[in-house]
Amino acid sequence: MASPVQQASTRQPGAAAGSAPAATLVSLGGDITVTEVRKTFGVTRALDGCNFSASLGEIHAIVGGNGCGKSTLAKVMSGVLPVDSGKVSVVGHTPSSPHDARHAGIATVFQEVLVADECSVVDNLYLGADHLWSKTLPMRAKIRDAEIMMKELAAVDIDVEGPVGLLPLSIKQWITIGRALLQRPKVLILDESSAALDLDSTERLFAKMRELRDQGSAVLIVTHRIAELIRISDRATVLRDGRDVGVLSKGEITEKNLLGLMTGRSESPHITTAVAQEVLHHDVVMKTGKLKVWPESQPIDFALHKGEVLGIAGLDGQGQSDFVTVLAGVRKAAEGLPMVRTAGNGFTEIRDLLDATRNGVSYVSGDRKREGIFANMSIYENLLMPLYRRLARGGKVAVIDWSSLSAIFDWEVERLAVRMGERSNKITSLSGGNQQKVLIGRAFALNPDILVLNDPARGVDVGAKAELYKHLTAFAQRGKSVIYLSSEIEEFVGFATRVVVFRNGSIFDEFAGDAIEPANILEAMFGQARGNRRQREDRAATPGEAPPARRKVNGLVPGSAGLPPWMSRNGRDWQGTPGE
Ligand SMILES: Nc1ncnc2c1ncn2[C@@H]1O[C@H](COP(=O)(O)OP(=O)(O)OP(=O)(O)O)[C@@H](O)[C@H]1O
Repeated sequence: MASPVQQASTRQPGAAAGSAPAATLVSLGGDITVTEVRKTFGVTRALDGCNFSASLGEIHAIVGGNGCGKSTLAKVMSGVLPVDSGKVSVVGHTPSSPHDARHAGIATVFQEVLVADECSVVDNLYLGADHLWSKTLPMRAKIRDAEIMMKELAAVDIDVEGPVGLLPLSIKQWITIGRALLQRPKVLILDESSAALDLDSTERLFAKMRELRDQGSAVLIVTHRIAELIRISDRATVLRDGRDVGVLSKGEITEKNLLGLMTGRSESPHITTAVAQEVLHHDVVMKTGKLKVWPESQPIDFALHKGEVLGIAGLDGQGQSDFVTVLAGVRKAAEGLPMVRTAGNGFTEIRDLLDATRNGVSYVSGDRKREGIFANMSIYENLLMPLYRRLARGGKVAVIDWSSLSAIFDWEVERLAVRMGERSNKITSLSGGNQQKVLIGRAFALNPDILVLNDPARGVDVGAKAELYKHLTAFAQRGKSVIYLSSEIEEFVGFATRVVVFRNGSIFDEFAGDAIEPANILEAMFGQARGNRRQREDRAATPGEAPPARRKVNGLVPGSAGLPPWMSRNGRDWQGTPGE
């Protein structure tokens, strides 16, 4: 039988009419092989004769559009899902359960951030490891190791004996990664594990991945962050519709080749489809006056204009996520309330989520598990839930126009290209990226005036992201406004009309027009100012030095304030290849 790599070559570009660009195959040994695997869920063929081959000592990316089968592949290699047919061999084992996989030296970090909120950090780190070496490890040693691990990964001091529940999503993500690393795996599988991490954190994760690879382990990554995977991967396997369609070696891993294989089209799709528009309106639609996100942070005077796409950036834990949740009425600020323009042209305060939705503000969370999906409900109910509620209020259930709701559902699902089976299936039957699209569709369906999106593109594939930017740009052009927080600063370029950068719980700098460049934003994130508004009282006196007033949550102190070692002082070559 042909090896999986050779089989992949039969689906290579050039073999099929009009398919993707050429890629030379490299044939490394197959320490991990998946051969002709099929896995179905009802009528959905998640894996449809999929082949995959990777070796110890390499970082291998698994790439493809939302719903193409990447997580299912990760799960069959981790013993989470049995295959319908075909063969899985991971370092000589065919794992039959996650427990079995752990014993074979396979550690997996799944897409959903799986932590027990009520348990401590240390308990979460050692969760499920009790049959391994850790069984005999005294608690004191576990705490010490947990402190070292979390300090190294998250670059913050964390009270590892405190509960996980209140920690930010990024720290929870680190806990899941730390849990896998503590197993010293032979094979580490990371399924969208950098999705909740900012740029600085991603570099630390990359350093860990390289360390593991250099020690002889295999690191398999699933990610939609194309720029990142180009830098980190030694090889990449591309999936489409549950099948492997090509393997790229290091030099061939380019955006063009990846997109060509992902879409099956020879010409590279035009990704930056949104063009940032000049804001023509000067009407303020939302504002804050002397609002303090945290008790000790500087007050924020902020105004959002009609027609704006406002980007919000910052390193993890600098208050930007707290700020957008305050604007959306999801949480309260330490001092002050946001105000939103009313139909009568006055302003009203947003005290809670109800105030926000009543006054035309819709919110999309990037933490879909905690703040987004209703796991026991259908895809249909999840998308239309807020409308449902709105229309049912006042006992008027009988007059709901169900057919118009259905039309809204169809419209959103089609334009966001949600890959799904029956609309009555549970939302959890969708792939992660498709669940996220449903949440975005839900926010649009409310027909808001202001959309507040908190890292909405987490887990969304590159084509769908481009579509999202287009929809949001069109939305703003209709005189609406968008607030878009992203942990991926490349997202703002060509899309946002203005970007504000947070540090220490307050707006540190701001950029508009041509100044919206990754290097500028990055410098501001690390405490150097380059933006339009250069003189701010709350800025650190010396560039690169930590500003005063650092914040602690559960003993957590925001991380390094200086520029990362891989970024040049002029901030121009930050896209280089750190640590290579
Ligand atoms: N438990 C399940 N029940 C029903 N369908 C499922 C289940 N798990 C996955 N699927 C379906 O299988 C297909 C592949 O899903 P998978 O999660 O592997 O995709 P993915 O490539 O990881 O997508 P994403 O990039 O969005 O995470 C999708 O159509 C998904 O809806």
